[in-house]
Amino acid sequence: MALVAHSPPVSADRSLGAVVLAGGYSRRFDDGDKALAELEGTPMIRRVVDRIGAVTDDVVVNCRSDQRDSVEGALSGADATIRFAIDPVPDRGPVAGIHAGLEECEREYAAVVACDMPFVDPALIETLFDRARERDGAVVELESGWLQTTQAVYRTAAMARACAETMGAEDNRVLAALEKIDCVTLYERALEGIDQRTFESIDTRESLRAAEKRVE
Ligand SMILES: Nc1nc2c(ncn2[C@@H]2O[C@H](COP(=O)(O)OP(=O)(O)OP(=O)(O)O)[C@@H](O)[C@H]2O)c(=O)[nH]1
Repeated sequence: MALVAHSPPVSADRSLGAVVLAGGYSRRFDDGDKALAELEGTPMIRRVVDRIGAVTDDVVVNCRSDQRDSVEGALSGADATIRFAIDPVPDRGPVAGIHAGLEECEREYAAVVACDMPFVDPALIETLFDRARERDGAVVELESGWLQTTQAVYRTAAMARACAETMGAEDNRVLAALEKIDCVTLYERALEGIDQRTFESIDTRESLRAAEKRVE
């Protein structure tokens, strides 16, 4: 059965918050923090926060302490209320970032989105949220077979607990945390009405240049 995404109204449901992940070192991005890299004049993290702002007014940004001032500057004037979750220990991987962000999130569910996905479609977040209700989360399996764990919706407490357990384990991938929760899988090929670019992640200067050609 095809999933039809509806045009999202500003969410009146106060059980959804968001965590935007920005604590990585952007090692593939040559020189500079990709969160702050401008796509047609707007920092990527600002694009993510503004898009997420269509479905929640409560956004937690996870980053390292040395990023805080610059990220805060990039987000100044955003409509959503922004709170920061600073990594207690940097460079412990995305699971640690998700954990820090979820610990700061005050809503029952959280959309977790990487800062390098400037085309994230709020309609997809609404669809994921609908499907995550009564479960611990909803993720999309991409056509490549990869589970897209950093554009997903999780039940905040359950995923925070799973991340805490995973951080200390030998297998500390986000996928390992996912195995510890009751998560529903949606299939990319069955999504309808979603911006095709939603899962595009801009990891390199080259992909940033390519994306610039596609910004409306
Ligand atoms: N807090 C935290 N977040 C991380 C860490 N590593 C990656 N992330 C975040 O997880 C998301 C996906 O990671 P990547 O796309 O690999 O980002 P990255 O690690 O900055 O980039 P590369 O160094 O080029 O791999 C991004 O939003 C990152 O900010 C980490 O060690 N700590």
